Amino acid sequence: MTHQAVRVRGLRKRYGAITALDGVDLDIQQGEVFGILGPNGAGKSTTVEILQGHRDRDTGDVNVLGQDPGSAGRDWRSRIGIVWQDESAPAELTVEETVHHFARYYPRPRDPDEVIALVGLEAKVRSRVKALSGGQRRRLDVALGVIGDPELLLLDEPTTGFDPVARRQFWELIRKLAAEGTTIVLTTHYLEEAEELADRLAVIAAGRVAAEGTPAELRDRYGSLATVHWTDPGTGPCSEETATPTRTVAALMRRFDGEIPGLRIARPTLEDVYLRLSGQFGGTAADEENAR
Ligand SMILES: Nc1ncnc2c1ncn2[C@@H]1O[C@H](COP(=O)(O)OP(=O)(O)OP(=O)(O)O)[C@@H](O)[C@H]1O
Repeated sequence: MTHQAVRVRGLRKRYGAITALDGVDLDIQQGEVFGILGPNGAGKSTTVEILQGHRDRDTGDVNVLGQDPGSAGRDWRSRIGIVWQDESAPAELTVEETVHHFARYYPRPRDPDEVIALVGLEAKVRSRVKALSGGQRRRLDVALGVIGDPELLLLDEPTTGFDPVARRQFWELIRKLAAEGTTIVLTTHYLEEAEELADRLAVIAAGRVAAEGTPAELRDRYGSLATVHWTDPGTGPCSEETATPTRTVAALMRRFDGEIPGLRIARPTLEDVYLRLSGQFGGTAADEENAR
């Protein structure tokens, strides 16, 4: 039986004149990897900070692991892992000292040496935090996020600044944690990352959930048609947008009587969906209000 890890209804938050969240609803099941996508200023960080209990909301119901983050106590906090957008580790300590030190804050921490291995920092155990590269520091941030053996891990743009190899290694780490049953909520600007990792995702735009579902559902619901490309020996490159690409290819086969020159079928990507939704809904809720 699955239980709900996060339930949000009608969440609203203003910063002075700026409406950051304008009625967000979210349902995240235990054990799920849930991605939050959206353009700059859409309200992703504000949402995550409210789920973490680090930001007050104006109105709305928020339930995270059975409690309201606004009033939950230490026990609840020890069940949540947070990977901050800004580095949180003290610069003068070594990697080993830092992870061991943070483990003491939790009632039932994971083994610090195992966690160092999990994030791939074994070779750096004796390096001072200040001597780590950006990507290595981020791994340390993840280590500190999981050292308390959290049921729910909240990550705000975890791979910003990673090189492509580090990003793939980080994805492996997230998959490992997910396989262990950790519920994971992450915000990201990388559509490929959302597609790779997320069981379900929400696109937030202008302080509202513009769309929600599995990556495949979103592609089906909001994606454009498939495009069949081929090269006509007389006229050159041709393309046709169609909901029935197989039929188009069958017609081309009859026409060319054999191999179709330059045949390529492009399916809608999550990027198409994202661009369509964020174009449709704009950036912040305040932008929307100004535009009205
Ligand atoms: N502390 C703050 N004070 C005033 N306005 C804020 C504050 N934090 C966020 N905002 C505003 O609220 C809106 C939502 O910001 P938020 O950081 O939640 O967006 P985001 O989706 O995480 O953006 P990004 O992708 O750029 O990180 C923005 O218009 C932002 O300028």
